[in-house]
Amino acid sequence: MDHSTRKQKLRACLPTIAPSMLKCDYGNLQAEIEQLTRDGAQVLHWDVMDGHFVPNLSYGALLLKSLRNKTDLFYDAHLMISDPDRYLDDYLDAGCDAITFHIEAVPEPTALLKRIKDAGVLAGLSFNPQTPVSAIEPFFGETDLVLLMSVEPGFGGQSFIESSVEKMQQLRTAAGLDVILSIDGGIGPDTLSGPARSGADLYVAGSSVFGEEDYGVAIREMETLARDQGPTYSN
Ligand SMILES: O=C(CO)[C@H](O)[C@H](O)COP(=O)(O)O
Ligand SMILES: [Co+2]
Repeated sequence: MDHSTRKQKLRACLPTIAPSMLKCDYGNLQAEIEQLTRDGAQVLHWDVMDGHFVPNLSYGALLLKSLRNKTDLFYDAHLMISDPDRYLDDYLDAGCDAITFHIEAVPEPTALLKRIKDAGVLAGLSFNPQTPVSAIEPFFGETDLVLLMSVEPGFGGQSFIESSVEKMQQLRTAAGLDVILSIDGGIGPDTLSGPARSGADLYVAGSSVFGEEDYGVAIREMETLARDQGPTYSN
């Protein structure tokens, strides 16, 4: 799939809830993905942690690759690693549709964003709660998506940082409508409305999906809130 087809595919899903696979049952990964598919998820958010950029380890490209032929869902890789340039080829080879890395890890991201896009994959830039919007603003023209962290990266199940609502508003104003805006961390039915009203497009949700008995009910409830309170789309 080429870059513009991938972008169309993601845009057609918006607004969307992307389950964070950090919080799934690792002993039943294929079953979890099949369940999410039946429950209407369209994007899988893969949190890759190296125990260095963040104080936690999760999984890597081999695991993503081994599940790639089991699903057609959009693969959204969130690389919380110190040296994404070194490992990029592994994530391209794993079949990711979007690859997001952190500005704190790569302060000069232009070349890496280009490598990702040249491979036909969507290029994303993420930033931590303490990093201002101004730090990523120079790169909006080079990114397909921007991921705003609404918790400190590294762990699921943390509380949403309320100042992220105002930050999302600043981000939307600065980025315009061309960049897809994601929010990640502490998102659930009680916290989603603020970022929705500020202009978020894609909502990563770990605990608020996998902590519920029925993933589909959780996803649909949040998607309804996002559609009612967030941006309108022509799709
Ligand atoms: O990037 C992440 C953590 O660094 C996760 O995507 C995020 O925290 C999801 O989990 P939850 O919805 O439980 O906060
Ligand atoms: Co994430």
